[in-house]
Amino acid sequence: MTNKLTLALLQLPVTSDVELNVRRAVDGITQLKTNNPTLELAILAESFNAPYGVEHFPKYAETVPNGPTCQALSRVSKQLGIYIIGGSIIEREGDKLYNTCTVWSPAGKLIGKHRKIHLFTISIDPVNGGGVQFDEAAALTAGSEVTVVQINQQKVGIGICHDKRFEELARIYRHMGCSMIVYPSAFCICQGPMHWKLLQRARATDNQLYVVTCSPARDNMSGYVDYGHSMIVDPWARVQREAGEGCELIVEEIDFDMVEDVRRQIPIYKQRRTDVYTKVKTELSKLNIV
Ligand SMILES: NC(=O)CCC(=O)C(=O)O
Repeated sequence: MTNKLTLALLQLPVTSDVELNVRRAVDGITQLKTNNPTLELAILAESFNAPYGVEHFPKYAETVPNGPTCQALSRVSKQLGIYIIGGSIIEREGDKLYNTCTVWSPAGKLIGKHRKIHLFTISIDPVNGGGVQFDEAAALTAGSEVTVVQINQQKVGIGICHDKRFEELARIYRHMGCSMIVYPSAFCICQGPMHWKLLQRARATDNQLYVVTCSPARDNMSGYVDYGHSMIVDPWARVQREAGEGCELIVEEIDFDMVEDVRRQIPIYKQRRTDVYTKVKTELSKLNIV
């Protein structure tokens, strides 16, 4: 039984025309599958169907799974017989908005729905690389569930962009048996050079699994400039593939045997001193620190 998976990252431009963005994603996946018949999983970026910005969220919100973007992803996954991790869209449910990733099976069924747990609310001073203010929490409600989907034999954890800064979430996915975490992202150009690769390699080192991100292509004229650099980091925390800044379609085979190889050779999971951590956590919680 093969433990390999061929996956694609679609680092596409995003315009204010939702139909165009979704068509580009569908056409891109179709073209990649035609050229690479072994392709099993396609991954899109955070907010791949509409501009990313607090002021845009209410205008572009759709329902899940009956909205037009979800329906297009369902159709193409069924037509081509592949899994799709559908980046994210802004989801409307009642009077609430969420940043939501949908995952589709080769039969076109919704097999996972992840609402971004950690909303991107930051304020970086201009001295630190240009400065950036962003407040997702002003418009969106945070998700409260972790999401694990089954892709072939593998359990895959889902996070969205800022979620990758939180090592507790990645650790939970390892505890749940995941061999890969996928973070559709729209990382900011300001923090990109400092933290993008570092965070992915850190999550891969700590948890000894694949970490995969997919970003929109960079558009320097846009209100929010994406970093690009969609990436596959292997369980040794080596960068296996990295896109540049512009529009780029990556197809890569990954080998899940490497997960067990790393875990056997560097058995940190078994070496954890949970007795010590629990004792200290209990002491800290008495002081209201954790
Ligand atoms: N879309 C996001 O969540 C951006 C996260 C980001 O740039 C960060 O620094 O964190």
